[in-house]
Amino acid sequence: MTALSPDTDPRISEEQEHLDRVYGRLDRMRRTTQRRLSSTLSERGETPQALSERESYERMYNEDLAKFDAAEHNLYFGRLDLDDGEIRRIGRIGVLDDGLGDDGTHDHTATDATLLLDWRAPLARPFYLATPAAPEDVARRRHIRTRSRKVRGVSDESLTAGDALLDDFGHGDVVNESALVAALNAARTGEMTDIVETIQREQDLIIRSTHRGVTVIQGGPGTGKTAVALHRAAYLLYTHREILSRSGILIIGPNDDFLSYIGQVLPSLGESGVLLSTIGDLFPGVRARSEDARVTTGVKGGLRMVDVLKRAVRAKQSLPSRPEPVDFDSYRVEIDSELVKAARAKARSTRRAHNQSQNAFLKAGLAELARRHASTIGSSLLDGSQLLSPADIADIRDEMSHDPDIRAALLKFWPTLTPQDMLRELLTDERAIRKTTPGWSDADRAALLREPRTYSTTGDDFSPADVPLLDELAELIGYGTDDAERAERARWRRQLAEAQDALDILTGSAPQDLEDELDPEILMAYDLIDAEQLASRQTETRRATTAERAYGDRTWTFGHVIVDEAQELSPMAWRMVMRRIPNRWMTIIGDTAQTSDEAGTRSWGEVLETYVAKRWQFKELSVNYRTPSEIMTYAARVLDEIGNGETAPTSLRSNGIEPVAIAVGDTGDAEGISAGVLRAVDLAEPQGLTAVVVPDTLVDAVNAALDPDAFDAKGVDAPKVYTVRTCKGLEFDTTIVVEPAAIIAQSPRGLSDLYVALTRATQRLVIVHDEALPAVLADLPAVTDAATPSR
Ligand SMILES: Nc1ncnc2c1ncn2[C@@H]1O[C@H](COP(=O)(O)OP(=O)(O)OP(=O)(O)O)[C@@H](O)[C@H]1O
Repeated sequence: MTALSPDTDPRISEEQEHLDRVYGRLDRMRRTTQRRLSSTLSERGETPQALSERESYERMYNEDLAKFDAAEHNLYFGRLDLDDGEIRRIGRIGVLDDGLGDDGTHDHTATDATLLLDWRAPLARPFYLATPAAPEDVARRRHIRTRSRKVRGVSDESLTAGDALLDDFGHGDVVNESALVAALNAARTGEMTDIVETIQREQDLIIRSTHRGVTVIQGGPGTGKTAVALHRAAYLLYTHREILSRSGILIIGPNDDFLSYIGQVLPSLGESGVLLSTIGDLFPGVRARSEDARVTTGVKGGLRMVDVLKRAVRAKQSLPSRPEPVDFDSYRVEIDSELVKAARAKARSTRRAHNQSQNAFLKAGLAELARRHASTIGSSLLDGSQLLSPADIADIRDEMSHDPDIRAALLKFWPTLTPQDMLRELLTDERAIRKTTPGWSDADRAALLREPRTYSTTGDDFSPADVPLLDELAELIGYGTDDAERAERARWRRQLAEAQDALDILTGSAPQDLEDELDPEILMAYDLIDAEQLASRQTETRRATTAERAYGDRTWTFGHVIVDEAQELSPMAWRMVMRRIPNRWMTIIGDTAQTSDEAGTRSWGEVLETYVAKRWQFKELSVNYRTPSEIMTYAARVLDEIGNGETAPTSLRSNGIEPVAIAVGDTGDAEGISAGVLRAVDLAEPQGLTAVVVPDTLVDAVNAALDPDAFDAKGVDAPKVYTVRTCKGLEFDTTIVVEPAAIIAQSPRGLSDLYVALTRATQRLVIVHDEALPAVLADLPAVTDAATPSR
């Protein structure tokens, strides 16, 4: 690897020349697109077709402009010189040469058709894969650092030296090493950045996997799972643009902080057609913000809830305890149990969802009511025979069907339901809970019961664990879009399910680690469930983007779904997610050693077998890019205690900063802890982005006791306080973990919680404690008042 100063390095001027040409072309593309957009906006045609064409052009031009803007920084970052002399230049987007000079005249020296290869193009791949041991015909890889359209540095790796050449890490398979080191050591800003310049081999293999079923990516903390998932989304959008721009990609993350942390990565890669959501936001019209006790989350997440909700819906299909009189046409008719029972049987036999079978119920009820009424008013006094014709009886039925009192009286026994009202009613009614939970323990029932809460139209009285229940109810009730569209979707889902079955049979005996090279029969079945067909059924009726339309439609089915921190999903949440992705083309990312949720998973097989049998592949990431080895040593001990057989990922770096512990003495209160946190902050220099991770019970107290003025006086931002739940997936320069013993004690999955908390730091870890340290951390160097941290 070589690097000269910018002034003396002739490679810089060579690359600058190329960079100028690429930016020249980018500017021309931008201007052309802007011109086209302006002329589209000024067009007059008002026919529906003209409007819709205009809207789609407008959207396309706007997307292109956003892409050009996103590519502006670090547009060109890599170059490959192949053994045969071919040169490939790699950047954030592909740029073709138009043969024009800056002044718009033809530049005849422009000979290359491709100025820049998109990093996702197959020809760019050796940039990420080539190593001295497996050079892939690459003689030299060049990394180009740019800022504000200027080349600031160039570094080369020769790949011709064979196995003997090891990188500084001694791994031999680290690619783009200098850029990687810079990225890993950079101070964190609170927003994740893309890694296109430094994607590593094991990551690239996952990002570009051609597998069309479920891919599970398991890896310890900091192994780049989230980064890989986001770059996979960008790769899939590039490779399957046609399909996925219409059906969209859904990315599910654990909480809002996490989603805003990762929110800029895809836009910075020029991709906008992705919906980011938490489980709590996945039901249109509901923003679940209430918090459940852990035990409640566990109970609500269990599959037993499916039957509870079925029973709750059936309980709404009730029978009158005594005949209900209704006035009709100056007569009195009666709705009795027998009549309702028969109508109910008819409605249930349709096997449709509750609201959809209401018509069948009404029709059967009215027919019987009309028949009975006819026999009262139309019976011969002589022999009791019916004097009214069938047409007369049909008229009575018709009249009854328009009578609001009769309709209301019948519909009391088959009311129109909404998931929100039903769930609120159920969870606040002790009797209803008891009736729908036969065989349950009193403790589990008590966990379901909640106090009536004031609720708003945004549904923020619901908790994230309620959302899969709402979704389940919506299925049972038949709630979401209009009938015709629903019928079409249901038909399509059935077809997909059949294709799925066929696949399961075909691949039933295949090993779990299914290879991408599937046999032709299986590929045919894949064709059948191709997302393109699915997407074509999702009509574009409105101007909104795919992500916006998908967000507002509960029955939207995506082309690809990515679930991050997937170990946290409960079985009920998986049912909801699977409804959004009938083609089962998914990327599932997680670490079962980091599971905190009571209903979360410890085994991917258990979760997936129900939905895809053995048709899923498992990939592992093994290198920790975040946590230095000094911290990982302690985290690995916690992992051993968890004892799930996982081995800790290998830290790529060590930084010489040992984790330390601050005992706050026996003050025993939150203020003592806060004083300890202040001292911990003092230790960190430079402080950088700092987080304080506390047990759930200490959040308010530590928040209240952290005096912003005290930090102001030190000229640093007050650190943000997190629980384990809210710091999931995030990272900080410094992490201060408070009361590890209490974190372990607060949940049956407390050790996993501690593992998560310890592995958030990129530089420094400080433990603040009043209680005794858990055995695995007992030998942490203690900081006394006078001591400074070892560096
Ligand atoms: N190839 C890479 N080049 C540069 N940075 C990388 C690379 N891979 C991962 N990183 C960085 O390492 C850090 C950890 O990555 P990420 O958050 O994706 O890990 P994770 O496996 O999802 O962790 P966790 O399970 O703890 O949430 C991030 O800052 C990410 O940008």
